[in-house]
Amino acid sequence: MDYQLSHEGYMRTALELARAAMGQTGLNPIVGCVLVKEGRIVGLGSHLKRGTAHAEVHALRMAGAEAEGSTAYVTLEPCSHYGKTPPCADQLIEAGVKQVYVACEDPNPLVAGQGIQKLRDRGIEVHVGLLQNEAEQLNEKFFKFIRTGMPFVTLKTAMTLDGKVASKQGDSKWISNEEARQRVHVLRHQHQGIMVGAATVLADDPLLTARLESGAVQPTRIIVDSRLRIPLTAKVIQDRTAPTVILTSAAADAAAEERLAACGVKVYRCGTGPKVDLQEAMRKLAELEISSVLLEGGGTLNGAMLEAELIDKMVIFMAPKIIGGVSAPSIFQMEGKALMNEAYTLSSIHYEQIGDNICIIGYPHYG
Ligand SMILES: Nc1c(/N=C/[C@@H](O)[C@H](O)[C@H](O)COP(=O)(O)O)[nH]c(=O)[nH]c1=O
Ligand SMILES: [Zn+2]
Repeated sequence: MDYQLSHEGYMRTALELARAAMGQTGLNPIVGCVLVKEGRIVGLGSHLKRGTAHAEVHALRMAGAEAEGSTAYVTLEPCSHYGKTPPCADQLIEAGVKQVYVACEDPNPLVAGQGIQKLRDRGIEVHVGLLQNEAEQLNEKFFKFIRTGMPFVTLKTAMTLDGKVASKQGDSKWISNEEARQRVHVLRHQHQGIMVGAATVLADDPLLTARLESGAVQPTRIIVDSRLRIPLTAKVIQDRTAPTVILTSAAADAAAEERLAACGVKVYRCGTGPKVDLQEAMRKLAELEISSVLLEGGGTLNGAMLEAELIDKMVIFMAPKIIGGVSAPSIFQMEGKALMNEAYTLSSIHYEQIGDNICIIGYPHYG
């Protein structure tokens, strides 16, 4: 299909530039920018890493003098405050940009609308809302984090048709197919943290790294372990490819904490125990500047996170297998509801077939 030479077409390119950097900007949003002058693209930019140039700056550098009189397409409102780099709004003004299309306003209440106002005060025509839904969806993690101060939690799980995440003997290799498992590594790259419960470490001894042939940004491994049960021989302790953090409770044994700390693992106590206080745990992760977490189970932690209403999004891979077993663990090992009309529901459901697996994506409702 021919390239769409239109305002929307250029904004789509900016969105794709932003999307390409998902997972490498840390706390920062992903942002794309396209500069166009008399029907010719003169500058392209994407924010690539926290603390480095913003998308608009990359595009302006590429455009040079051609930025004068150009139109800018930016997926997020240009910043107007001095962060680690000078404000983009000022740089767009200095470069003589004639008009700006902004897909969505900055969700940070402290700065929302200020960048747009600064541009308008200098006579620049600003259009807000072009492909707004796509732009907000793209930065759903950043938007949630900046509005609530809590990490965006995506639950990823693989289940058999009868809803099991392992056999009654605890075996789970494998449920989802190779292609679906590859997707999981992309999801890991796209989140700053990957979190599992101690039971998963004891059962699977997972590595919890993002492994893609073309390379990947490694998330911090987060183990929820109320009694510091995991052995020092666990891969997540011995492997140094990525940092490992353990969230435990005040009830945990101090000597066990010292042994783990001696292996370079950071241990944080969240709550007075016996269970880890998951609200406090998420606040601690936010303090550690982890703004998005991929929750990979097992069933007990998934259930506790759902009952604590801390899961923002679910990505469920369903395989055409039936394993049975009354004691085989399901995705959510929790007390559960008595009546079907009390069930948790998901909205904005969409699904994709991946070989013989189906990936269901949705957003749980609470309250
Ligand atoms: N059993 C399955 C999964 N299992 C998920 C977790 O239980 C595993 O311990 C974890 O993904 C292993 O991580 P690794 O060592 O870094 O490869 N997850 C999936 O998507 N499909 C499965 O069929
Ligand atoms: Zn900026």
